Amino acid sequence: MQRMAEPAMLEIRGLDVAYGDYQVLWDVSIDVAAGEIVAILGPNGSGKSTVLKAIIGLCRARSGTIRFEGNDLARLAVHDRAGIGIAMVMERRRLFPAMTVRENVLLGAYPAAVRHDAEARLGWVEGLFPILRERGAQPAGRLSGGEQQMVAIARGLMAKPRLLLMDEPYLGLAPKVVLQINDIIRRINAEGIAVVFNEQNVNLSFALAHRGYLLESGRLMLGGTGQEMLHSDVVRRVYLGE
Ligand SMILES: Nc1ncnc2c1ncn2[C@@H]1O[C@H](COP(=O)(O)OP(=O)(O)OP(=O)(O)O)[C@@H](O)[C@H]1O
Repeated sequence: MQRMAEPAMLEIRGLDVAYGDYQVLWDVSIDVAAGEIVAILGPNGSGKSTVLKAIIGLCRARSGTIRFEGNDLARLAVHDRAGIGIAMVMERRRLFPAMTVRENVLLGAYPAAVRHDAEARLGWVEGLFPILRERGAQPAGRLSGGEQQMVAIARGLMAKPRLLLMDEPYLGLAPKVVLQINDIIRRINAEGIAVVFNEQNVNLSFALAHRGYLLESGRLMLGGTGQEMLHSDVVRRVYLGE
């Protein structure tokens, strides 16, 4: 499962992020190659979500650079980042519960670059997630947590991303549903889409990810493959206090 021989699609270098005076990321550097699945690991509050938010532009870098396919993202607003091939599935899905499943999914086709073929794109995501066709006319709020996660992923895919960011995709899901979501993410990845996701649980992460990075208190402690991370003393110390 080892990857990352080719040049990085996403290249984060020396990233510092602060909320006001409170700095939460310190000198973080991460690479993601095209077509990779990468996990960002770490305990509560270690800064995992902040890394994803910085990539999509929901929080600003105090210093450091984020490049996507060679473009410096600091120059681009959030809505323009979707247009260049990055989409994010937010933590807790963030669907509009009173709107139908179909309406929620179509909202993902807002970037100008993809708006014109939203219907064709919808056909493609419905092929990946049959539930969108079966339950398309129902209010999204009536679906189970796992089904809502599928709708949220489908909405992200409407923007034709080459990089999909997923903030805690397993949050609140039963083990069986986790397996279903993993299967879907593998299928998405098989279409050539790189995926970066956050998760606290190391074993769960490497059931899916090719590589991972470990954050502790906003600093990058380690990067490596599942085998390297699962056998690492650093991981054991951070998680188990050994
Ligand atoms: N909008 C904000 N304003 C101020 N502080 C924030 C904000 N968002 C996050 N933080 C703080 O930044 C730190 C990192 O948060 P972040 O959500 O990135 O961590 P995380 O590793 O994703 O945590 P979790 O697993 O609990 O979601 C935490 O101490 C958090 O309280």
